[in-house]
Amino acid sequence: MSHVIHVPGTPRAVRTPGVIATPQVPDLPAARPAPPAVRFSAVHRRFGAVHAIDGVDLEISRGATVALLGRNGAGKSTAIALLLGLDRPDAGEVRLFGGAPQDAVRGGLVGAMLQGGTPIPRVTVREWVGFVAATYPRPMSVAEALALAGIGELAGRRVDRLSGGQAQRLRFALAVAGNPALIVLDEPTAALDVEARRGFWRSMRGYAARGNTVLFSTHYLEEADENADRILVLDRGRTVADGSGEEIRRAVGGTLVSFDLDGRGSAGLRTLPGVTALEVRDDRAVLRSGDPDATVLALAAAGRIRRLAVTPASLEEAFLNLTAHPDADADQSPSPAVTR
Ligand SMILES: Nc1ncnc2c1ncn2[C@@H]1O[C@H](COP(=O)(O)OP(=O)(O)OP(=O)(O)O)[C@@H](O)[C@H]1O
Repeated sequence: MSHVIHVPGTPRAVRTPGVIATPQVPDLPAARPAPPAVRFSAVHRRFGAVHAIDGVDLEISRGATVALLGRNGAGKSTAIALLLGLDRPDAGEVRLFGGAPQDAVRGGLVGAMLQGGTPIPRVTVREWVGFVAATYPRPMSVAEALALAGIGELAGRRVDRLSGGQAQRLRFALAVAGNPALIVLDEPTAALDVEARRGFWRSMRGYAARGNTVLFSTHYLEEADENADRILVLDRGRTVADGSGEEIRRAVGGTLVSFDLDGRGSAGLRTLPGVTALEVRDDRAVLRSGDPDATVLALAAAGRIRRLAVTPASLEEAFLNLTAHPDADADQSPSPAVTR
């Protein structure tokens, strides 16, 4: 099937019972830190006039769970194809675990769940997962992969008799069956209902909790926020934000300072320190502020603190700020970047 990356593994080590080899430890130079799971260095990929990936530099450390967020056409699938070695950059370099993506895939370090794919009829879930696992050098057991995906009870079911949610869980089981150190999931919850999504993310977190690296793309901001410890926002092939959901919200969406007006009106609030926008809802003012400490101090000095609440703007507001293009035909100058 097309949506799971699996490669013939190297032969498993043959062990001779009763013989314990003493490893010869060569004199090695001082240990260097292990290379990151993923590194993009000045990567470009063009399709005709479209600059799908426009100079992306990025590093993902081992064990991180990273969400790739962007509008349609932002470059997410292209980035994933480059990362998996399915496509090559026009300029720049992509490395997985310090080597070429193809080598990492061949070495069984990478599992992927891409979009689409049609199940082979008449094969059972157990058979298919077993088949894929056997192509990796260090697979987990079929039972373990099914348990991790939450489909242990479906082991004997034909793969063409699964519901949409079950089929997606099977794809996840196939992606992890080889016990790869990195899994790449391209919009893994598209078309799943709320309950199926929740189950899916439980499985993903179980896999990440073993110290593995996870990269997933999504259109759902809440999913990125809830399930990733880092969010990369791509826009027109460029990284325009890189941080935790909280960091991105604060840096781009600002902070909302709200309080009751108590009938005193909103005159003068718009010009308080840090305030960039003012909205009045019923008898309550909501100030958007780039410097909430200064805004709150000014409110206190004016004796305006009534049921005060200070909350970060939503990730959605931050995302819209980052990827808004008032004039889509204008030059491709980047939005203000948020980087760690
Ligand atoms: N093989 C290709 N030939 C021509 N243009 C392409 C090709 N692949 C991608 N593109 C273009 O590159 C840009 C980035 O596409 P990509 O599929 O990477 O975006 P995306 O963020 O994954 O979008 P979506 O969320 O819709 O899946 C788009 O303008 C797309 O039309």
